Order: sequence, then structure tokens, then C-alpha cells
Amino acid sequence: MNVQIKQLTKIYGSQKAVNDISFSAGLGVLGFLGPNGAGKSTTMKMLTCFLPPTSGSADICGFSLDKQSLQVRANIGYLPENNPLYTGMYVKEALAFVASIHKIEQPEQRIADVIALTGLGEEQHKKVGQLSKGYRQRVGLAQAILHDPPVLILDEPTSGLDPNQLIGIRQLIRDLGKTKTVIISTHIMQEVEAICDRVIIINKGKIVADDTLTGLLAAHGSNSLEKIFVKLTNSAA
Ligand SMILES: Nc1ncnc2c1ncn2[C@@H]1O[C@H](COP(=O)(O)OP(=O)(O)OP(=O)(O)O)[C@@H](O)[C@H]1O
Repeated sequence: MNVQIKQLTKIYGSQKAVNDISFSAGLGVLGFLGPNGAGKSTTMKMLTCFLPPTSGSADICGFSLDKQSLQVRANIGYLPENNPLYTGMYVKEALAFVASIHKIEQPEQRIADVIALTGLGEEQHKKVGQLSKGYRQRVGLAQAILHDPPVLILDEPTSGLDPNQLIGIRQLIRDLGKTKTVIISTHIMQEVEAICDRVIIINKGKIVADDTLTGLLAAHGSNSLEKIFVKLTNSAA
């Protein structure tokens, strides 16, 4: 399993934002769902070494979060929720900078491939700050996959994309899930149905469901993920 999380907890002041969660993830696309404030981004920040856990542990590709954070970062591609980018750089320049951080040798071909994969071709001559929101999102995704990491953590990766762009980027995420562990957070249930093999629902910092999509629908005798989400995230204390 590329991702193994044991009893991970994050407390901010007196609030348990993430409360003793454990799960493992192998190849495929895992949808990490939950209402606003459930603890999704906090979990993702801990897994990517941006935030230290209060307690608990996690291994990424066999590397420990607290003792081997450099190796953890090398094995993870992360698209954070607010997608911070170097707005003053040209698209290729920004990708070359990220490639240099990852010490990618002869990065030109990889940058060209990733530009094609994320559909940035037509906009690649612009500065990142001149791009529309959807294209900035693509740059964030391109940066996350550039070093071809085995694990991708994508926090609301399709936010801001128009319906045409959605189809392409969802297909890309699905394809990436064939050879990588992809964990995505999203509020779009249709998206989960389109791309996720497995679903974890978190509510008030606790996991309230962890199943395949078909397993979850069958267990609740429902054909609507949205209804299951509403039920599970309103009934739990
Ligand atoms: N830096 C912080 N300091 C204090 N509390 C925080 C901090 N970051 C997050 N929180 C709190 O932790 C809880 C979980 O927040 P988090 O951002 O992880 O939720 P989320 O599931 O990603 O929500 P959303 O869907 O709205 O993005 C929230 O109640 C939030 O207010």
C-alpha cells in the first residue's frame, strides 16, 4: 500500500479537526469527501508534510511522515486547495523551476509532455498570473505530476474548470489512478461517480464511511451518493 495512515489526529486549540483516522490506499482514485470544515484539507496537509500531526503516524511509499519527510515529499505530488503559484513566471518557467526543485534531469521533454497532458498547450506562452482560474488549476496539476510521483494528493483539483475542461481533467485523473495512488477531495458527487474507485467520507474529523462506490451504494440500498453523503454527515455526532 502506498499510503498507510494510523490514528492520525490534528488538534487546533481545543478543536479536533482530524480525530483518530486510519486507512490505507493502493493504486486507484480515492475520493476523500466531507462537508465544509470536516478535516479534508487538514488531513491532506499532514500527509504532504505541510502540517505536523498532533498524534498518529503515516507512511508514504514506506517512508515515515515524521522521520523521512524529504522522501515523503519526493514521492508525493500535491495540489493544495488554494493552488498557490508563481504568478510572475511564464508557464514553462514555473514548470522548469519545479523541475529543478525535484532535480529532474533534462526536464524539457517532461515539461512538454505534462503541458500536453494537462491541456496547457495554447496558454503556455502566458505568465501564470495572466491565466484564467481554470488554466491556473491546470498549472497546479501540472506541477503536482511533473516528477511522476507514485502518490498524488489533489485538494479540489477540478475547482474552477468549465464543463469541457472537466471531461479532460477527470479523464487524466482516472488515467493517473491506473498506475498511482490518487487521493482527491471534491464536493461534486458526479465527479466521484465518474472517477473514484473508492470513497471515504469524513465528518467532524471522523471517518463515517470507507468503501468502494458500488459497495457504499449497496450498503445503503440507494442509487444516490448525494443522499448517502447527506445522511452520513448529518446523523453523526
Ligand atoms: N490553521 C487553523 N487554525 C485553526 N483551525 C483551523 C485551521 N485550519 C483549519 N482549521 C479548522 O479545522 C477544521 C477542518 O478544516 P479543513 O480546512 O481541514 O476542512 P475541509 O474539510 O477541508 O473543509 P472545506 O470543504 O471547507 O475545504 C475547520 O473547523 C477549520 O476551521
